[in-house]
Amino acid sequence: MARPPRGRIVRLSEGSRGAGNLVRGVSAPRTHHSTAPGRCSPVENGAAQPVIVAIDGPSGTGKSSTSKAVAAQLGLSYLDTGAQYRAITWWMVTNGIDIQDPSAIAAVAGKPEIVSGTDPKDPTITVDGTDVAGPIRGQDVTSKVSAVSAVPEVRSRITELQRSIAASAVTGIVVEGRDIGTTVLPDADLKIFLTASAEARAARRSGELKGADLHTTREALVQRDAADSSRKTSPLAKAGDAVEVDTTELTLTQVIECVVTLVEEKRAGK
Ligand SMILES: Nc1ncnc2c1ncn2[C@@H]1O[C@H](COP(=O)(O)OP(=O)(O)O)[C@@H](O)[C@H]1O
Ligand SMILES: Nc1ccn([C@H]2C[C@H](O)[C@@H](COP(=O)(O)OP(=O)(O)O)O2)c(=O)n1
Repeated sequence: MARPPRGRIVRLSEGSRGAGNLVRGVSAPRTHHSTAPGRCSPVENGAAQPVIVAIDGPSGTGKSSTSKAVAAQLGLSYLDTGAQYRAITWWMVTNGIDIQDPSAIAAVAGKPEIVSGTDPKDPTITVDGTDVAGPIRGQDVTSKVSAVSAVPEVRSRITELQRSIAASAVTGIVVEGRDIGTTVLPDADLKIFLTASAEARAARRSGELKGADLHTTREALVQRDAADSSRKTSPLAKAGDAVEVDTTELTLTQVIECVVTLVEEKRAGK
């Protein structure tokens, strides 16, 4: 695996710091209590150490795009935990398991072997050796994944897998999902919680789905958020020490720059 680059490290200027940890749609990171936009300035480069970054948030906030780009830029591994929940859901559907029956799901949760490739430039996902990267994005899996991922036996199995992948990442890893900062990796070096308006998220998703109806897409997103946020075990939630970044009015490039800056600031402080 490539070592993290030892190039320029930037940190937020003092003017951008504050007690809060919310970044809104501005061209550079700033905090809740700060009125002036933050500036990035060079600091001394320290020895690169493994860094664990947790990126959580609802669907369409930019977790996957941001995480992949940040990991690629910094020479880190990348893990899409949503793909793992989608993969186990695909296996349940393919094997005729009743999705409405949590005990039926729990009984077979240990059966599929899920393998995630963590190269941010070519992330992969297989179930029992079958490449499922395509099928897991289909409407059928998308509509069932919240029910499957709410089952505690599914979560404990996948959480264990995620922790072992993170522990074996030599240079560090960006892990994205819903409960990474709260449950999977509570000691992560940096926790980011991405948000965006439901309208912006639906517009992004329907763009991806080649003109899918905006209203229907928005309703489906809101419904999935509600299911993911209200489940008993490890719901979608912002960790108390996470930096919240509202991406509604940020370009993807701005979000990536913001997160890279925050990671490098952490690294420089190590
Ligand atoms: N800040 C942004 N502005 C505009 N489009 C974005 C932004 N962030 C992500 N996107 C686009 O929105 C879609 C969903 O992004 P994705 O990273 O898959 O979100 P998530 O992983 O949170 O569901 C993708 O097509 C992506 O290119
Ligand atoms: N850490 C995680 C990641 C995803 N999930 C569940 C809940 C989500 O609705 C599904 C799918 O996640 P995914 O990140 O692929 O969804 P989007 O790409 O954001 O639409 O998986 C979870 O419960 N915990």
